[in-house]
Amino acid sequence: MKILTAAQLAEADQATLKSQNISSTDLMERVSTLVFNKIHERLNGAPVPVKIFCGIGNNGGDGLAIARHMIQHGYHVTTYVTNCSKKRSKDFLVNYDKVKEVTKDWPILLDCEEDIPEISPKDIVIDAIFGIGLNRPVKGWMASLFNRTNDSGAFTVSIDMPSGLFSDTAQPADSAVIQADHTFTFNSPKLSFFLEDTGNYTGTFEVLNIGLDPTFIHQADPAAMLITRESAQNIYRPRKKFSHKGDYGHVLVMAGSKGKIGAAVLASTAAINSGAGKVTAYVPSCGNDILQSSVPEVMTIADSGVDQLNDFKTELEKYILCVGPGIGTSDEVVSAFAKAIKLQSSPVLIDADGINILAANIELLKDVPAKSILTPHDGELERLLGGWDSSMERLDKAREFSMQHDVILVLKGAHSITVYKDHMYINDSGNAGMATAGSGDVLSGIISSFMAQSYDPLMAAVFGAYIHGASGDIAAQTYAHEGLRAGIISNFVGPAILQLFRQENK
Ligand SMILES: NC(=O)C1=CN([C@@H]2O[C@H](COP(=O)(O)OP(=O)(O)OC[C@H]3O[C@@H](n4cnc5c(N)ncnc54)[C@H](OP(=O)(O)O)[C@@H]3O)[C@@H](O)[C@H]2O)[C@@H](O)CC1
Ligand SMILES: Nc1ncnc2c1ncn2[C@@H]1O[C@H](COP(=O)(O)OP(=O)(O)O)[C@@H](O)[C@H]1O
Ligand SMILES: [K+]
Repeated sequence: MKILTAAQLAEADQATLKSQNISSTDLMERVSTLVFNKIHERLNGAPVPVKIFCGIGNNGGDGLAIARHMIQHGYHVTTYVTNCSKKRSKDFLVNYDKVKEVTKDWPILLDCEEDIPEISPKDIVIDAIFGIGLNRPVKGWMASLFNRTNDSGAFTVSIDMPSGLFSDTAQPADSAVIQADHTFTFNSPKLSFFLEDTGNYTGTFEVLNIGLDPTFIHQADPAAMLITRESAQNIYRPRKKFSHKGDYGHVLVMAGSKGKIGAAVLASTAAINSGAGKVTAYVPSCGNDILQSSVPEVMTIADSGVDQLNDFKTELEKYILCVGPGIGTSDEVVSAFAKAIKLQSSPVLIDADGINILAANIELLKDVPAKSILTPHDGELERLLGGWDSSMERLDKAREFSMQHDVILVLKGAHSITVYKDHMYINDSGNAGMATAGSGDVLSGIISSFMAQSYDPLMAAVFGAYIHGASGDIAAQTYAHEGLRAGIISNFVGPAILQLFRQENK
């Protein structure tokens, strides 16, 4: 699914009016009817007090139209207008007049200086103050209104966006935002819904298809792609009947050190569980027997280093290198890492200490083949890029780094984001149970396995992140979030691939 910017959505709006030969008032009616139907389905006529707060732009116009539908259906509605300026939009005014056709209780105009209405925990608040037209931080009286709403305990439903939330630019620290319990958003979710510092404001969210012009949407270059089950289905490549293990590649997992051989076990098990034809673990010699007894399908090469890697020697000719989990960062390890990287001509996967080594020895980046994949968590990313003030800045810096070094970054988190130059792919699978030691090692194994199976590296990263999250989601149905361990996630790769094509109703 495409995630479009506020500017693109405004353009899509105009393209729709033209291609469907409708007025903006018609489109607002379509949108507000959709939202009303959703609310009505849930409230089913319940006599709860509903307070609808409307701004004076088109988000407020949506709010007024929703108010009209609710009043017509007998709901107990009080409508407020945050009447802070005279620049009311045309469709706000049209819908302001239309409310008067269904009730004598005209919308209450708030003067934006003193009167903040009482909001009780028993109220339902509909927030239609600002949508994608927000253009500056929310302060002063409006911020007090937002804080009153947020502190009220009332169930709050936001229209299109929680008011005060910016859709695709950095959220100013001093701007008030409505904390919604649920958000109905139009056409596509907004980028800020997926970022750590802003993603909680929406509560749960639901995307309503408001019938925007499909040609415009098809042609639009998105701010990011949301990777859902459907997107993953399209990336998946089925195996061929007359194929053999040589067709599915060989992953060489260079990982582990004394006390962290588990990282090598987890990454190589995940690689074999995800379909690689062959997997070999390249480990310090203390790890050799551990690997051999814990996962018989995985071959091993013991390095000359006993407790940690100190060299890189292999007779293998063709393989995908997955390097970094649990290797440490001592001088010996750095030289083994540097030697291994220098020998590679096709893209590699670098994780964990591999990233820490690169961050501390940035000159090694020149030996990293183009389109290699780095999978940092935020600690590693900070070492690599320096810090950031907002999630948007984090993305900007990642894009710049990717462009400069021609590498793919998988920024791990609740919604892992794969960044390659100007392109971003936001993962929509996974759960908080996956915040557990070794979960990232499993991801490295999964992604490198798809690289070995000849997925293009960018698609291997995007698909691998999706399958990793989906494995965690299926596993959590049996183990709960708390019971998830990295090794369990890895065992659910098969069910996650099966689920891609399972019929919904089975
Ligand atoms: N294609 C679509 O997606 C469709 C979108 N639709 C709907 O339209 C919505 C977008 O409407 P919109 O463009 O009129 O902007 P909106 O969000 O109402 O805000 C503008 C108002 O806010 C004000 N303002 C801004 N920041 C402020 C601040 N910090 N503090 C104070 N004021 C501030 C700004 O004031 P000004 O800058 O002019 O002084 C102006 O008055 C969209 O979210 C969706 O609900 C559907 O109806 C149809 C299809
Ligand atoms: N709250 C969360 N929701 C979804 N996925 C998560 C969450 N927390 C962590 N993950 C996923 O779990 C993995 C953790 O990786 P990482 O921090 O490198 O673990 P480790 O270093 O222990 O292997 C990443 O793929 C990340 O996206
Ligand atoms: K809103």
